[in-house]
Amino acid sequence: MSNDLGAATFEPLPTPNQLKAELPISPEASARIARHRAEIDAIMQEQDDRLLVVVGPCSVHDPAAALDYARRLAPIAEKLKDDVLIVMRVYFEKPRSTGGWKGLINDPQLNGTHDIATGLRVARKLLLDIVELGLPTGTEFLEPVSPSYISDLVAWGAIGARTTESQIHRQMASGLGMPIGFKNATDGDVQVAIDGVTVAAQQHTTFGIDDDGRASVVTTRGNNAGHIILRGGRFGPNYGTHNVIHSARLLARAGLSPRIIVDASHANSGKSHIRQLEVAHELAAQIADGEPIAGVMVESFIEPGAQKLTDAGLAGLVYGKSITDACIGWDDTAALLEDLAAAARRAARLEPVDV
Ligand SMILES: O=C[C@H](O)[C@H](O)COP(=O)(O)O
Ligand SMILES: C=C(OP(=O)(O)O)C(=O)O
Repeated sequence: MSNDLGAATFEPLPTPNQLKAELPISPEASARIARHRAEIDAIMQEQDDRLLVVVGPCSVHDPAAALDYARRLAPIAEKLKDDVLIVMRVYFEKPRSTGGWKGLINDPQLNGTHDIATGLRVARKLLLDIVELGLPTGTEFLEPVSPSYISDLVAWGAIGARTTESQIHRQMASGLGMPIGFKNATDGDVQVAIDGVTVAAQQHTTFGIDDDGRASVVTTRGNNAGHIILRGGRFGPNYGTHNVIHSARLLARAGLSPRIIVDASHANSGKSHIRQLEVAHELAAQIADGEPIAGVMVESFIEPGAQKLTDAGLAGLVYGKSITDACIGWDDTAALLEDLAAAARRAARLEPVDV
């Protein structure tokens, strides 16, 4: 953006190096994240027969509630670790269909003041706290500049349905160090997600910032740990057996691992948390039958459902309830994770399905 093209103000941010010096990652946490990234990739490549489960709030709006959620999730992740690898959704950047709150990094005070410097700081601190619990974190990467501030704390990343066809986001994925899931497009097109995986595996030379915040020419390494996420589309869900097998064949035809993540939320549940829970249990049955589903995504928080953000901000909100998409509540989440673990256990005894 330049000031002759409509940008009204420019306000310098701290550099990535400054924020990382203020909130450093320990060598132990860094090693744990590297291990989690490798485990996630092994699951997607069929070298580890556990199920990946990416579960957590649609968006973080209250870091205290997100940490409360993480503290509930961590012991379950430890208990079920032989069957499922649980990654907590820690989503700070929301792509909006027609406008609205764009997430904690963009507007941490939830009131349109857009204090992005504080948003980055709060996001990094929360990721550090969650990583200290031993939980792997997952997030959607949306703004091209923000990964420089937080990506070292993230074990798994997503490119969303609205940006899966964007060259900028594919290049971004090619320069990130963790496995990245590409969602199918909002119209249901799965091939664009597969193309995203292919493009992200290539090296790119593009624009970026270095860790001292300087505008730079960046050459990426290429990310070979890409996969797709089926999230349904404008014309309906795409989590059924037929869709899974068809998508697996498209992946195999592109020379990629046929293993898929399925999102029980979004257009696979019509954004209803009640339907989402049913879809997630249906997915457990499909997994137990040996379908090539390597991962499941679930939007879950402490309280079920969603609420509207008002001018009262955080003070006017019910604790632990989503302000973006409706989430399943904690008790249903705990029971669902047990069901998914049992399904993964059964699937591990089956021969892989030939797609
Ligand atoms: O996961 C979140 C939402 O589905 C996505 O950000 C779009 O939300 P919106 O359609 O409410 O803008
Ligand atoms: C925005 C999200 O999903 P999608 O890109 O599938 O709409 C999300 O998972 O938060």
